[in-house]
Amino acid sequence: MSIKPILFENGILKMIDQRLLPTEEVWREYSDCPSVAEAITTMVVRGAPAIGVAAAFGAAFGASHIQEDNYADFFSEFEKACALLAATRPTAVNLFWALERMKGCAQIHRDLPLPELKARLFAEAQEIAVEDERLNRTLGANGAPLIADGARVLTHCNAGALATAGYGTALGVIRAAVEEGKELLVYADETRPFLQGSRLTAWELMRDRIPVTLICDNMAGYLMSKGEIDCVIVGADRIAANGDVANKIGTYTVAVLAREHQIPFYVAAPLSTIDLSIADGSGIPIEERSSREITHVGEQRLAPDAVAVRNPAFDVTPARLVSAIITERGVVTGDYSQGLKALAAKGA
Ligand SMILES: CSC[C@@H](O)[C@@H](O)C(=O)COP(=O)(O)O
Repeated sequence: MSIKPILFENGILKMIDQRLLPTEEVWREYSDCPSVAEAITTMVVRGAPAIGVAAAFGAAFGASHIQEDNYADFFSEFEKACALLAATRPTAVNLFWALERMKGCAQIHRDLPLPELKARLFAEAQEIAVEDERLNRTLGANGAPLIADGARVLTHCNAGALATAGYGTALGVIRAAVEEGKELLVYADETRPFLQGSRLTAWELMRDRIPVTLICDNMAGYLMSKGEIDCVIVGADRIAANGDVANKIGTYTVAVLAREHQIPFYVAAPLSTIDLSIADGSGIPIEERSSREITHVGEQRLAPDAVAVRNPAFDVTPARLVSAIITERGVVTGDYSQGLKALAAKGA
């Protein structure tokens, strides 16, 4: 069984500290909004859908701490809690999607007594988590036919169970193909600088006994040129209306290499990652993170003191390089503008 990185038990949110994997498995406990916001900022929890789930619980905690006698101010206080969570990480749209859903839930139940309204918000956060894993399984089943038996599959970053409420998106497709009886070999890019590939993807695939081989990011082109990669599958943090895909820095490089070697490049993501309000990738906000992620590993310095550093955490892969977008409502190829709109309309 794939890991569930976010648990809600007896009113406490428990999250595995992803910064410490693979060497330590430490579960942290949360019961207030600011500490959940900090956990998202500092990457205790990361991965677009998982960030959304954590934020939903953060919002519910925010509401739960608003005083009973403060009913008139409830909605403005709740807005403040949501704004704190919204300021944590800018790129993954699932964060904003989850917060909008929590605000919608509060509005729908606005006439309930405050204790009941607060309980509804926790129920909604739990529903978002349960739904995320369920959709990942559907998405996985939709994508599995694209992966041939015996395929050698390259993935970048971690779009696995750890990045979601469970099962994963890109790794969900891989899991579904393996559950169908296919024998696969996954190549995991180490994914500098935060090393989600080596620390997280390698860890969770080994835990589930799915064959995985770790490579440095700059080795993908060599393996492709040798005919050792059959397809690429990655997740996404935000997909624009035209199918441009923001994902972990280095994804664009892999997509360009895949096109050069005529290897299919697949993106797996739930509908909550698609942002039809943004026309194309140029409008997607790209998070810039601390230079220390590049200049240091732990306390060990890897670069000269005070060297100038850029650390964009995401890049945008143009839709023309994407062979298919795999979602829980189906697989889109070709004209993404039409296809994504049609998928969104299916659920309306
Ligand atoms: C299913 S997760 C998809 C993406 O969120 C994932 O590929 C990614 O880029 C994660 O970035 P991170 O910075 O670790 O949150």
